Amino acid sequence: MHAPATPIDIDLLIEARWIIPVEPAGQVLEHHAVAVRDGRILELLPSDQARQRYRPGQLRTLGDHVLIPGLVNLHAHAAMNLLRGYADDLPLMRWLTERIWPAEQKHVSHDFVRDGTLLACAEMLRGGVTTFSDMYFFPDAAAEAALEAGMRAALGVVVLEFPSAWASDADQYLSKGLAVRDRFKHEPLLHFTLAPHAPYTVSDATFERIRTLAEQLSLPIHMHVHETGEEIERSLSEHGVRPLERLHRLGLVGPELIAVHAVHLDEGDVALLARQGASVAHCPTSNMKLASGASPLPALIAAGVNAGLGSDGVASNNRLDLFQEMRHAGLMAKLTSGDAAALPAEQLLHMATLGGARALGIEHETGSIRPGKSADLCAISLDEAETRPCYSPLSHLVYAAGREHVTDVWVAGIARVAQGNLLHLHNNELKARARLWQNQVAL
Ligand SMILES: CSC[C@H]1O[C@@H](n2cnc3c(O)ncnc32)[C@H](O)[C@@H]1O
Ligand SMILES: [Zn+2]
Repeated sequence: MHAPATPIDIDLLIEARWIIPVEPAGQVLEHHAVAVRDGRILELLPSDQARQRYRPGQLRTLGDHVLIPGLVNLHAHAAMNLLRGYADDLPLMRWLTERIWPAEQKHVSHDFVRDGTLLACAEMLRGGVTTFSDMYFFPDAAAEAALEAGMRAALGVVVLEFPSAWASDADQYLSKGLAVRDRFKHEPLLHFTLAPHAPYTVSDATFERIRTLAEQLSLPIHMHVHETGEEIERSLSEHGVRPLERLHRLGLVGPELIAVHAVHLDEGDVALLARQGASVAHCPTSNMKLASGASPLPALIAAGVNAGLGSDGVASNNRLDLFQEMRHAGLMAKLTSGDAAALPAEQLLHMATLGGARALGIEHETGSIRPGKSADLCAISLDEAETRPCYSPLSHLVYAAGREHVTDVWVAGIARVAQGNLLHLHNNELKARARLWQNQVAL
């Protein structure tokens, strides 16, 4: 007779009715558990074995829930939560030049970005998002907000050729942004990208500097690309080539590129992105709302391009809701391809998790439920009127459930949402500050 082995002390054991680890593909585990120690996933195993093997400091039993990796919002302008509903029903260039850029020139400051980003973190955490990739002025303020919220963030070193309250020219955008990276680079939850705004706002000379920096510092390049037909026309008339071809000639189309939107692509553009190993950040809601167009996502994926999902800012969405983005991406792909099998639920969940993490170069850290990764996790109740009966948890997760069904969220093993409530951010305080900003912006 063997004496029973002494249970191993761990910080947290999460048992769930269903677990979809995302990696390996195709798995929907039933009655399994995730063991967490020091913020990392130690093991994924059947619940009955977990109870024998581990002695958890905390036990969370999710009887009728599905546990998935925390969602990754691959493209956001978090601080724009303070401009939600400020400019609707306009196409991109009029929206930017007539409404958004003038408002940003007038109001954006360190405090605006801090308060707006905190508001966005509250919305994203409650919706199961544990990582966001941000592009905005004052990335230092966004970093402070992400740390306060306890979220993982990839902060963009933004670059444009026109002045703002954050920086006066491309040199200063780069030097100030890189100083922010130096200040925060040892924070385990913070990551960085180079974030030139778009081909139509950044010069060739600046792109060359960005390419060199991306190589030297091994940073992803996060940029709006091929968002509208107008952008393509303008590049053809000003540079004689399409934007992606121009970027390719400047050496920016490679595995480090995260091409945000990537809507107006011809076959050559798709082949280029695939050949060069670039990723795309698909933002279906923003693309529909600004009437920018529909990305040929099924063709991109068939060509082997890695894809993640982004919300864009709430001034063009108007939610930071990755459940909505999964559903819109799937419906849009089916509609535009005329193929009901285009982008099935598993592919959509992959985009909302591992695809985003891979684009950011942090798939060793997050994006799937795998031993060694950070315990970035999201639980969704499927015991709701909207989700009973349940023949397939994956189907419900993508096509029927929503962020309102998220019950628990952990980032690096720390609970940030429990029973649908934020644990560390104070909703009332965030709302009060949002009201103060509204009074200023509305003046
Ligand atoms: C340099 S900070 C980011 C900059 O981008 C603006 N913006 C927000 N959404 C979009 C979009 O869909 N396309 C292009 N630019 C966008 C935002 O307002 C900031 O000015
Ligand atoms: Zn954007």
